[in-house]
Amino acid sequence: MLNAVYGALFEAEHRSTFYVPYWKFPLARWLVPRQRKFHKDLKVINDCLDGLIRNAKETRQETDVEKLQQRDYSNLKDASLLRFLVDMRGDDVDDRQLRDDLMTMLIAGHETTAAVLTWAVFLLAQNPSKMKKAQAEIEQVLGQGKLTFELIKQLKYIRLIVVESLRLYPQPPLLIRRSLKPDVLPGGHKGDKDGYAIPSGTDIFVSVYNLHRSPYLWDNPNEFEPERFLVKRNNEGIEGWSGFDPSRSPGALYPNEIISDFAFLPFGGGPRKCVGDQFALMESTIALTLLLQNFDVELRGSPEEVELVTGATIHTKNGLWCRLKKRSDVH
Ligand code: HEM
Repeated sequence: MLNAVYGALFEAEHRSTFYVPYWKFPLARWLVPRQRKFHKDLKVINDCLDGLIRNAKETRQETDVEKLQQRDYSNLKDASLLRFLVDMRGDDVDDRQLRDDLMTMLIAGHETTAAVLTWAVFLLAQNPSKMKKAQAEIEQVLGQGKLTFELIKQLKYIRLIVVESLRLYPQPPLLIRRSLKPDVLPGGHKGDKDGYAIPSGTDIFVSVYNLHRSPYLWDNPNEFEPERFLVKRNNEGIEGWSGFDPSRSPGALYPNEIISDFAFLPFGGGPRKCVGDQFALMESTIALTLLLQNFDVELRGSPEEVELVTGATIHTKNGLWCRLKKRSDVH
């Protein structure tokens, strides 16, 4: 299943960067090997999701949203999102719609978060002092206890590690837009004073990876420095950028595009911004906290051996092989 999801992601990237949409030709799905593989992958994903939907529908307990929100999810055998959707929507939603929603969650929500955690571990393993600092915070806030929302608010350093990992390895590394009408993009710093004319129908790739590592916007851009997000940074002659200022979004648990005036865009911005951003950040914070609470992590090889590949997200070529040591001093 996971291989099929990766296959679908690779195909999404291929289609967004290829010049001619040859896959639209009727015979392409049978004649072109990579299209044959894509349709095979899609079938694996669809079959799996259809099975889950069938199962959830057979055990449906239809109710209204209010009652669903009051359910005791900690004692529910199946507390999945699918269970929620099926019980809430009853018969008014067809299987295709449910499958599409699940596919969105799987592609948009699963691989992205998994990649963030992978790179957070990769970065921490190379910075043992920062791993120790994170573990000290966990011990102080949590000890051996369980995480609650109130405690997440106190895990300041862990939250910064998550966003710093997203800065260095944004998922996806590119945002894609297509202009619906002719427009002129601003020239920006050191760009053309007259801006850039964009004909209608142009595909535009915004390289979030480059933006997040731009020396104009970040000090030591390639270094892993979670603390950087605490420091205000003024616009030092960077035309059109009003700097980094945490006070712009008071109460935000995580730095965002408003605080950074769009220099930090891990979830996009504007009307098409990620709908799962807060959920994903919280989920990543919890997963990382539990890992560091229980284990010390070391890379098994050298960092250089961990090769990057992209397929909508940035992931490792052959996995991230680590040595985990149970933290017996804590437990
Ligand atoms: C760390 C994890 C995640 C990252 C880095 C991430 C990042 C993004 C980005 C960059 C976009 C595109 C924004 C654009 O094109 O401007 C996006 C869109 C989206 N994301 Fe996420 N995402 C994450 C987790 C999730 C989760 C957990 C969900 C669902 C629960 C989710 C659901 C969506 C959806 C539905 C869209 C499309 C929104 C639209 O086009 O209107 N994402 N995400």
